[in-house]
Amino acid sequence: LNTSDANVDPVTAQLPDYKMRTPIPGVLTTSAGRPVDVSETRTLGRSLATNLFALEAIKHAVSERRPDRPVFAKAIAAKGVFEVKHDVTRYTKAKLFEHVGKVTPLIARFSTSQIQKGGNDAAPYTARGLSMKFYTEEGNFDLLGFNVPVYFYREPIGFVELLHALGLNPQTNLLDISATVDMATLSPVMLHMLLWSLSERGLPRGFRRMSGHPLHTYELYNDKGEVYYARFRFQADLPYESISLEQAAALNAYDPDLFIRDLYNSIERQNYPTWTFEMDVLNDDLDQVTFDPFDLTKIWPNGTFTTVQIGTITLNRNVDNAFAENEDLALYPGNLVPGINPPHDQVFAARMYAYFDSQMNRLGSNYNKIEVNRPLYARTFTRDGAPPLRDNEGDRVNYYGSSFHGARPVHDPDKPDRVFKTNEVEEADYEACRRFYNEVMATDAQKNRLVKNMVLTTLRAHHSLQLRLLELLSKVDADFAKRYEVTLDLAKAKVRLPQTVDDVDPNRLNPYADL
Ligand code: HEM
Repeated sequence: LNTSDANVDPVTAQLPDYKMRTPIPGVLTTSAGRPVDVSETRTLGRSLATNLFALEAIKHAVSERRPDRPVFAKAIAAKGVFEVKHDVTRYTKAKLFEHVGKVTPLIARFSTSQIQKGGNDAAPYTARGLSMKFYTEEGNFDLLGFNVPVYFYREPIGFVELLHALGLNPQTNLLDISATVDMATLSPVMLHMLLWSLSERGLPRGFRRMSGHPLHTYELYNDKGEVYYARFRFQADLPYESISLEQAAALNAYDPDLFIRDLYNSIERQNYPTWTFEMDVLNDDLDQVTFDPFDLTKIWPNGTFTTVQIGTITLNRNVDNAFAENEDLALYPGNLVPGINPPHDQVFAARMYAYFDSQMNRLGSNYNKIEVNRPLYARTFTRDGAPPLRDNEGDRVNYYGSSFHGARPVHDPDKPDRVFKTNEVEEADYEACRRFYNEVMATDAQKNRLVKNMVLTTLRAHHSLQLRLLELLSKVDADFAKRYEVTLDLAKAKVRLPQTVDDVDPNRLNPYADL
């Protein structure tokens, strides 16, 4: 830092620091490299038509946006390394885990789901993402994680319904709690994930304390062709801490970007955040388990798996350019490496398409040739199309199966080829919520906080929707339903949420103060 003022953080010092590191400014040029004359930097009284600097500047400025990701648009990316600390070669032959001490470079992206750019980092009940792209010698390995260990649904069409119900209302253009509660109460399978999100587990005290759960059950195999089923996890090494909705509201009011600022500043100050990369491995083979191990709306029952530590992830560098390394980053669940097969569930299958289309749409057909997405090695037959083309695979033959030394596939004799049928059980959805309420939210304080968050979140919803939620909760647990009902009645009696700015009492900003 080039300042001793305690309020100037690395975020605000970025430009002065750049100046210190770069004593001589470069020569300004057009995009084609011609030096720009100082007379071209202002246009009044001069012809605009022949001023390439001005034309280019304006033309470019209005074309500087790519479409946002449909979800998780607001984010920060940071770079780092993964180091293997434990021998896991008995589970997978992936070279990334080949030996203790092996180091693989990576990029991570921390994101907030329903929140658009400019929104609040500490927004309540939204999912948060923690995803990693490992640049391995066998290609990029991408794991996209949630901050909670369960997902909304097993049926992939649920994505579309959720995207709209949790997104902006078509007329008001605002997030709409009526649609959210409607959707949630019509789909009991979603309740489990919502309880996690509304509890203290849903709102972490910043990204550095947040863990990432890629959720799906991956099929691992070793160099003897033996198969294991595993769920990966990025477990934050800082102990988990949460913030309340009231604290979040206060933090958001003075800095909507506090989580992003926190991560950036910590890395600049060399206070590098770390995560333990670990996995839960299923103890029995699939024909012996009595539950659906691929169901990503549930956590696996205790005693059915063994937690295996793999290594440590350290984030030690901020990106140099947010557009090139965060906006242009394409994390794709299908990017797996030999030794790790795709999960056998329908949501994963849908994701294979969805991300592909989204990234084609956002970044163009050659998005894997953009620097941040480029694997260490690639030989493909996918040529031409929108830039970046790089060398467009040069003069190499451009079709598979040629006689001219075109790139050839490998044969992996260890790779299993299993086919599955998975069952769906509805009562299991309530059982999962029951366990969450009684075992994860073990203390009275945790239960009360969860219920209070649910009440505050659903307070604006129509009474019929609140009743539907109540009915759903009563199928989970009578005590849970009772607490919700009592707290909701209390809130209705005591809380008046402002409908216009005129309703806000400047001396009493927190409408929940009496609850
Ligand atoms: C049918 C199910 C799903 C669909 C259709 C879907 C679709 C998408 C799409 C289109 C994107 C934007 C991709 C891009 O443009 O780069 C995205 C991002 C993301 N999704 Fe999903 N998704 C699904 C399920 C999941 C699940 C189960 C998880 C958690 C394990 C998840 C976690 C994420 C995360 C963390 C991101 C942000 C990635 C980033 O930082 O760039 N999604 N999803």
